[in-house]
Amino acid sequence: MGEINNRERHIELLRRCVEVSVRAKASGNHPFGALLADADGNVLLEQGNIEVTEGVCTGHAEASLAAEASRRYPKERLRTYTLYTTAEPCAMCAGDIYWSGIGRVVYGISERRLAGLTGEDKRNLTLDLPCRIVFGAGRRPIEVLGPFPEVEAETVAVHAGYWS
Ligand SMILES: O=c1cc[nH]c(=O)[nH]1
Repeated sequence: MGEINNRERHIELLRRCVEVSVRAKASGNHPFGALLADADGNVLLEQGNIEVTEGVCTGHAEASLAAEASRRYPKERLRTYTLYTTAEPCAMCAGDIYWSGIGRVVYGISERRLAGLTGEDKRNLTLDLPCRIVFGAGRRPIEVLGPFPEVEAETVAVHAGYWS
């Protein structure tokens, strides 16, 4: 019981996010995946990017997950939950996570690393603003863990040949 602080479990859940990102890409969306876990590390929700199939510019995996989480759970509960994601949340998603009440974020690769993959591709003109800066401007703490070098290769592999 209690908040999981086990690096191996974080890595397992980040790998599961990679699987979600593979499915998002296969469904025609951008290759990003996220999930919500409770304080014991049980997976409650999974969410891939839905920008293309839903035709919504804000359909990032993390923003969509934060919205669904807030529909389902009260803020007091979300403070004990963790959002896992393949890539560090952008400034928009960090804002959504902040407002949702989610207490912790664990990510695989940094926004900077992602920017190196997406380059000038107009489908993902990355906002160069670390999520810790966004959260740091808020009025409640959000713990952030990442990047995780252990999952970098497999996270990046899903982006291979995708961005121009
Ligand atoms: O982290 C990110 C970046 C772009 N799109 C997503 O769905 N997630």
